[in-house]
Amino acid sequence: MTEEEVLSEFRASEALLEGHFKLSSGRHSAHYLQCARVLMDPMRASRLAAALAAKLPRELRAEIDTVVSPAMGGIIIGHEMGRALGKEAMFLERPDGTFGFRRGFGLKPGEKVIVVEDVVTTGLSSKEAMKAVENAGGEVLALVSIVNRSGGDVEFDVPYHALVEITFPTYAEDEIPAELAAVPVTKPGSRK
Ligand SMILES: O=P(O)(O)OC[C@H]1O[C@H](OP(=O)(O)OP(=O)(O)O)[C@H](O)[C@@H]1O
Ligand SMILES: O=C(O)c1cc(=O)[nH]c(=O)[nH]1
Ligand SMILES: [Mg+2]
Repeated sequence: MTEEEVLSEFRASEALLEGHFKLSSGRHSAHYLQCARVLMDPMRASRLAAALAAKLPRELRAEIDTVVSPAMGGIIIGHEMGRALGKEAMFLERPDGTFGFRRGFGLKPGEKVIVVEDVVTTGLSSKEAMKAVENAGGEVLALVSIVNRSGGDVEFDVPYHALVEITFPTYAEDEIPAELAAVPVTKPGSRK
């Protein structure tokens, strides 16, 4: 799938939003990629996951035991990646603010995991999820996401693969442009 084909999936599902958004990191943006809308069509979700799985190096695919994704945004794409890779998929939750396994999910010591996200902006959530996998005894082989909107500003300790790179400006609380500040803000994600 080319980047243009991925973007047309976002346009077709009205997932490229414009307005004033407070992101998970606390930064602000005039653009938001609402992956939940892209993934609401199961066939589209499975197409995107198959394309993402096909982008992973063969050696990496051969090593993966399990797919782990951080709730909420990672759950559907994580499940679809599990289907595409023929592996089980689990998710991490943070009802108390810190990611961990619940619902009987857990890892065997040294279990080899790929962490699957919907979007990476600052990489904070992905790093927290990878830490949770390590705390549970797993080994993180790679991070994978549908969208990389980090603009290349983030570094991870493991290889990172994204289906598409889309860079939109983000602003700290004290640097929001006046035109953006004038638009009522919404916070679409679930981080408290
Ligand atoms: O790279 P980052 O700066 O961490 O931003 C990306 C994260 O933000 C969103 O999650 P969010 O915390 O909004 O919660 P959700 O997944 O429950 O929607 C998205 O699903 C990623 O997890
Ligand atoms: O950084 C985020 O919180 C974020 C950005 C984005 O475009 N989409 C999303 O789901 N989360
Ligand atoms: Mg998330």
